[in-house]
Amino acid sequence: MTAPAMAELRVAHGVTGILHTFNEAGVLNLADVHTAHRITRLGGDESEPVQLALALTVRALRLGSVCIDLNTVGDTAAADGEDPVDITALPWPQPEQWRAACDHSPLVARGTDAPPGRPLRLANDLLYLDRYWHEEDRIRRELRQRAATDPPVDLPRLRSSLDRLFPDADRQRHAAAVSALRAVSVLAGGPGTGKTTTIARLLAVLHDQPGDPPRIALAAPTGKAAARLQEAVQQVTATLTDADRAGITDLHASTLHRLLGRRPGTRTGFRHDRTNRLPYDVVVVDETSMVPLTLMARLLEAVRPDARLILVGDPDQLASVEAGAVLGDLVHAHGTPDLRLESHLREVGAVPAGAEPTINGVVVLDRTWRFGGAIAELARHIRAGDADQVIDVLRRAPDGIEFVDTGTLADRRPTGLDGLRADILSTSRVLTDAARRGDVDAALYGLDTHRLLCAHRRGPYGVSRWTTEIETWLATDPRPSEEDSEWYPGRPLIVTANDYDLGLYNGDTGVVVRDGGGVRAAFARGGAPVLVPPSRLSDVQTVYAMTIHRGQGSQFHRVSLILPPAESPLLTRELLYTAITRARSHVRILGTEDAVRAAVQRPITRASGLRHTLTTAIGGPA
Ligand SMILES: Nc1ncnc2c1ncn2[C@@H]1O[C@H](COP(=O)(O)OP(=O)(O)OP(=O)(O)O)[C@@H](O)[C@H]1O
Repeated sequence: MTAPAMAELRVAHGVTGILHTFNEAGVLNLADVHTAHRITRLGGDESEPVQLALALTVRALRLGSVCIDLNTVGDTAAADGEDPVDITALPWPQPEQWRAACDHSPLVARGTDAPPGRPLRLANDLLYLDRYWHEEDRIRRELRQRAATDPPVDLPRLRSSLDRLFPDADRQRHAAAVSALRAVSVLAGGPGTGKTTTIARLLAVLHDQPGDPPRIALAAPTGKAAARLQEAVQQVTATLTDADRAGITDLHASTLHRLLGRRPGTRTGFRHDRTNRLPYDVVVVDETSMVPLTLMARLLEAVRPDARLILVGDPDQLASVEAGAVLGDLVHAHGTPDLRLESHLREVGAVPAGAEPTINGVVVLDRTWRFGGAIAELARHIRAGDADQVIDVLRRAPDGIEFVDTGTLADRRPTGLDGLRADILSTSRVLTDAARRGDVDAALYGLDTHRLLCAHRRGPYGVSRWTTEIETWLATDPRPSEEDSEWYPGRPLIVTANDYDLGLYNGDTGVVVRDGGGVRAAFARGGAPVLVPPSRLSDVQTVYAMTIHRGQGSQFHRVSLILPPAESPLLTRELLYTAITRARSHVRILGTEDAVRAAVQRPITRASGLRHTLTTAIGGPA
């Protein structure tokens, strides 16, 4: 299709006025425009400011925000698709008049106490689709209730198990104690800061409390992340004494959807809800940054009010694809110290020297134990938004970091790709050799040797172009080729849609391996890998390159990263941070200094009311 024809498709027919203007400029898409057009017509208020407010609220959800702030949306609306859009020339309503128009509209419920029934709600100066305001409110109420009741704890026993399992009075001990003492706690930290180690030992601590052994659930938003969590927890528990290990050896992790029991057609879409709570006493959720608002609401409803919920994750990573950034909101919310908690922490010797009081049950681990120092250093400078320091590290190129200043990768024959090509070819050889031998473990290990990550899906910097490029490299690799079939041993796969029957989830990766006379597709799981006949796989693609979003929840030994130009709206601090922290030992950035600087200097702001209203919800008794 030609470019003008594509553009035609993006413009809604029969829609005029301000919606048309914003649609034509590329700020609103067809769905935003049609939804706003239809609802305002049905609701009896087709005034342009209200139409635009509704369309932008729908758009905000599509881009990850839960609501919009009419005062700032004109400045923050730019970050959208892969192409830059100049929004400054658009006819933005004047904020006060805009707000007044919304305030008087029959489509808008005003304030937090107005009954439901209108499509929009203006609460605390933020405009929501009413349904999302209720989701946010449910989270607030659940957190408030849980903050009001502490789980029963035998403090002397807690102290002695902390002494044994966390002998140093450091952050990890502090985090474990907070999670033991509160119904909801947050364990935040970057990769390799010891979150899983802390969780595994904490489970032994909880197991050591008097009474029946706790029923424990481990979960994560994706299958891959759940598999990693299970494996990591099992590795740590294997290092504990027999007594501490007893009762926590056979833990399995599942996806959050599986934990809640997917049940389409019911009110919440899940088997477990307010009326049928999960049976667990302790629920640990890893990679919480990827949990969207609606799923968090479902989780909080389903966890028993007297259970412990421990949310683990890295708030500096990209947030969920769907709307909401609950982990970030929790970590950054203000609050007042909980004096009872502080006194209990002192009693069990879990206040690190110089530590600030705990706010909202959040503990941030900041010491990196695993990484080669250079990746951790780079991640720290990105997080701090210090572009000069980031460039300095890239130019120094310490062990583990490589920066290929590519000029433009849009060229038909870009230079500087030798290292990338060598990594691709050697990974493919390792994978193919293992797969041909039928060595599933080695093939799955090889799958994570190297991955190319892109910010874009399409275009010169996108996954599709680079996949084609890589296929050309592999086709000319002198390695003797074997089967030409679609399911050749060594073919790396990514699942592109959930398959609940097979237990495979969107984003899971696997590899085709020889199995007797035929082949199977192998996917890593915490315990034994899942082996599936290829004929049963309907939604898979070959994966040499993937978007950074898809790489979330995974780590690779080596990562190469294709950066788009500085003007790309997708290029953000969280994107760069997430990409480089996918690497365990080596990261190669292909792009320009301008692109790196642009990313570091552009943090994502997701509009949400939680951050500012959690304070009163979960600050605990002061
Ligand atoms: N207190 C500690 N003392 C020594 N080594 C530690 C300590 N805590 C963690 N480690 C080591 O650091 C490494 C990373 O720990 P862990 O896997 O728990 O981190 P993580 O934050 O869960 O990482 P990721 O987010 O990447 O899964 C592991 O090899 C672990 O053994």
